[in-house]
Amino acid sequence: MLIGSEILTSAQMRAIESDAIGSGAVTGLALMEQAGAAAAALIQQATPSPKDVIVLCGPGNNGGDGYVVARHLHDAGWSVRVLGMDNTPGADAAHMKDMWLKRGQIRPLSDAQLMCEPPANIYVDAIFGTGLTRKVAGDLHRILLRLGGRNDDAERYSGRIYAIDCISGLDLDSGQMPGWSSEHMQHAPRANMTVAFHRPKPGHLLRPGCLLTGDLQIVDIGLPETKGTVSPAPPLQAIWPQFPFSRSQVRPAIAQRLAKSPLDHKFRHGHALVIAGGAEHAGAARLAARAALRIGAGLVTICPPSQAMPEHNTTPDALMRHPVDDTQELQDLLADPRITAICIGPGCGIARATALLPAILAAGRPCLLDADALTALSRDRSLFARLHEKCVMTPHEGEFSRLFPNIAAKQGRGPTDQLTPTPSRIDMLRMAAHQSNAVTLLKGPDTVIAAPTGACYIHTALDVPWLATAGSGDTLAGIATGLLARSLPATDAAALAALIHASAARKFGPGLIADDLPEQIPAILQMLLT
Ligand SMILES: NC(=O)C1=CN([C@@H]2O[C@H](COP(=O)(O)OP(=O)(O)OC[C@H]3O[C@@H](n4cnc5c(N)ncnc54)[C@H](OP(=O)(O)O)[C@@H]3O)[C@@H](O)[C@H]2O)[C@@H](O)CC1
Ligand SMILES: Nc1ncnc2c1ncn2[C@@H]1O[C@H](COP(=O)(O)OP(=O)(O)O)[C@@H](O)[C@H]1O
Ligand SMILES: [K+]
Repeated sequence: MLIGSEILTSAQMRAIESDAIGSGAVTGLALMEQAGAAAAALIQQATPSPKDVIVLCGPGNNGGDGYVVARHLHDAGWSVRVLGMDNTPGADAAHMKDMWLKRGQIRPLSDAQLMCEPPANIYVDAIFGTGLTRKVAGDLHRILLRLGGRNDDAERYSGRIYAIDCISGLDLDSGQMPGWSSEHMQHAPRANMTVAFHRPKPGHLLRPGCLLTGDLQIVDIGLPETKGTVSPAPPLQAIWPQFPFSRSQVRPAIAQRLAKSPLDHKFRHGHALVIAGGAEHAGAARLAARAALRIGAGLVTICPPSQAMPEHNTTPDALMRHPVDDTQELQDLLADPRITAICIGPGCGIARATALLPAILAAGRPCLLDADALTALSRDRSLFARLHEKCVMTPHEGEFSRLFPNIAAKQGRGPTDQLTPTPSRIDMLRMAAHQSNAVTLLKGPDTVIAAPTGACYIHTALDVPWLATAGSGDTLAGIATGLLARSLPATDAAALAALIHASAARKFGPGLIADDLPEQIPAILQMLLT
């Protein structure tokens, strides 16, 4: 399996913490001290003077971290005000609260108090973290809305919020804000930076949580390494390069998959077929074919119907062309065992996809299904039933809803004050991959990829919104096809394709059109391989 940064749910995190404390490896107090000290150090690094801060401390251990942050910033010479709660916190948080009380006072954590406070340069949100048990209501909700600028004083808080573990009220398992209406979401607080501990959580990476998280900093607080040991849950990983702390671990695994041996010839790097359709959408299939060549497939053949062949007499010259008019011609081509991957969908046409899919799925070879092929699959459930684990489907949200109407219908259902009101994108993708028996990649700024085994990847790319351009998905399909042709396992091919696709957009920058994406691949390969 491809290596990324392990993502842990809140329950897994709590289990690791209590195991570590139970075994005597570490104390809860030491963990809290490390967490708060690391957060204070990062806040100091990130902020210019004047060094004037209000720390908002909740009733649990997140609040305990807040008292540690307050103490460290005070000892570093900052002007620190603390708003806290009367509740009796746990022993560790109570100890940290007492340590703070030796340095300064605590005013009530209330909306009225926050409103009365003279403005600060920085606000630290240490109200709730992984211990959220229900929607945030009443006065605490009003505080969060104020931080989000609902009271026409947005400039007081904007760009000044630093969150401990997460923006309070965020469900770190789903990325949702339970109980927040869409009107309220417009005033959800947004962190400039979130300092989280040990591992990222799903909610940091999934919408809307990722939009509220800001710069995500993951810090080590002295918990033992757990990679691969949090079973029986199937692995959940974030795809590099979002977490610089793991670059050195992850790069060799990627390089190993992308490198070519000096002893290999082109057929060792696979032969990809890209099924094209009518002349009017010829560009989509050509974009996919070009990307498959650039990512290193040994040979790529584009297969339009014969009357559209003239449309494909253009660059790249490296592309081979072979007409396919019917199932028999496709089966004749597929008799060549050196064809190692097939891409169908981009610019193919729904009728043509419906006609050719039975032969493609029956071949049992790695195949990439996108666009019109997904529409064909959603209309013909007997085709859907023939999907297999070497298939990769790359739907956007509309295509996903058509392919998996039963799963999509679960969205938006359920009582809104439950902690996780609807299935998360991770839950949805795991269900989809299980139901289809195919690797499924749901496109978007928070792309989620799941395998029928339950293994799951998240690739968040909030910094490349210019990827939302016509043909961008065709290029993603081509990159994944090229990687399948090069015999990467389907899950790795999908995950690496998402990474390379977004990296290519990042490299080019604004103004990108889909044609530019394949041209960035050499530089991305250079970066990943050296
Ligand atoms: N895990 C680790 O390794 C480490 C974790 N650390 C830190 O601990 C944090 C987790 O701490 P935590 O478990 O005490 O939870 P936290 O987020 O403070 O909230 C719990 C409190 O809030 C209350 N409450 C909940 N929801 C509510 C609501 N909607 N409205 C009102 N109240 C609500 C709940 O009350 P109850 O549900 O019991 O009534 C309870 O009192 C974690 O995010 C990190 O910052 C670090 O110190 C180092 C190592
Ligand atoms: N706001 C965004 N930020 C980052 N990536 C995005 C964003 N919107 C779309 N994308 C990515 O751009 C691609 C668009 O694919 P798709 O919708 O199939 O477009 P097309 O059909 O025009 O090729 C996907 O890879 C998706 O993940
Ligand atoms: K918080």
